[in-house]
Amino acid sequence: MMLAAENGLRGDPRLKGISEAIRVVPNFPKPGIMFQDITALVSNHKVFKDTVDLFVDRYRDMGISVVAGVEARGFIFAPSIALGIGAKFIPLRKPGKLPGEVISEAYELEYGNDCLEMHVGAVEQGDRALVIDDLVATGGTLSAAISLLERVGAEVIECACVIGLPEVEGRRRLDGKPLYILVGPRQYNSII
Ligand SMILES: O=P(O)(O)OC[C@H]1O[C@H](OP(=O)(O)OP(=O)(O)O)[C@H](O)[C@@H]1O
Ligand SMILES: Nc1ncnc2[nH]cnc12
Repeated sequence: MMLAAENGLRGDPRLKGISEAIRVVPNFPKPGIMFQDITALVSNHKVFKDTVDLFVDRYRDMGISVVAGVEARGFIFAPSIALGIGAKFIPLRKPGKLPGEVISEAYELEYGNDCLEMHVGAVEQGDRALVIDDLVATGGTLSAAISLLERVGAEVIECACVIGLPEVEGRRRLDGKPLYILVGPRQYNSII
């Protein structure tokens, strides 16, 4: 896992602003989960723009042809990044949402099971892909996204998330694919 602060952005005040805009909600959606809520982050124009800019700056010269966003929270960031770097955006959706012919991959979550689908023909052999989501925990979701893209012959250049939880397993499940994250999880402080 590549942390932005350890890859050229050490001391960048934008990272501190992003981290501070994340709200921790304990026991959501299930007991024991410390939910990292990004709704306040995206309702702050400067922090939201900083987040998109950091990704656009990193990916603009990497020859990325497709930005794949993961439903639902990946959709908040991926289209702006795609527009910023001049790539196509494609949605990876939860089951039964896409109207055309799809391919599917099942995966496990921190709090349940799910499946991602992609339209056949949305991505072509030789496309250079960036996968975007808001957060990586176990890496199960990103692994499913990588599989979908590789099954149709795309090359996954990198996966990127705003927040990375320090689950060791995540790295293994991404099977060595580069993973870039802006910040670690916000710590919950019940006193403030
Ligand atoms: O690394 P993982 O263990 O796979 O977990 C990360 C995924 O979990 C969350 O989505 P969720 O499935 O809760 O769906 P949502 O975006 O529709 O809320 C998050 O937005 C990531 O997509
Ligand atoms: N702790 C967490 N906060 C927000 N989204 C998540 N997805 C999986 N784990 C999560």
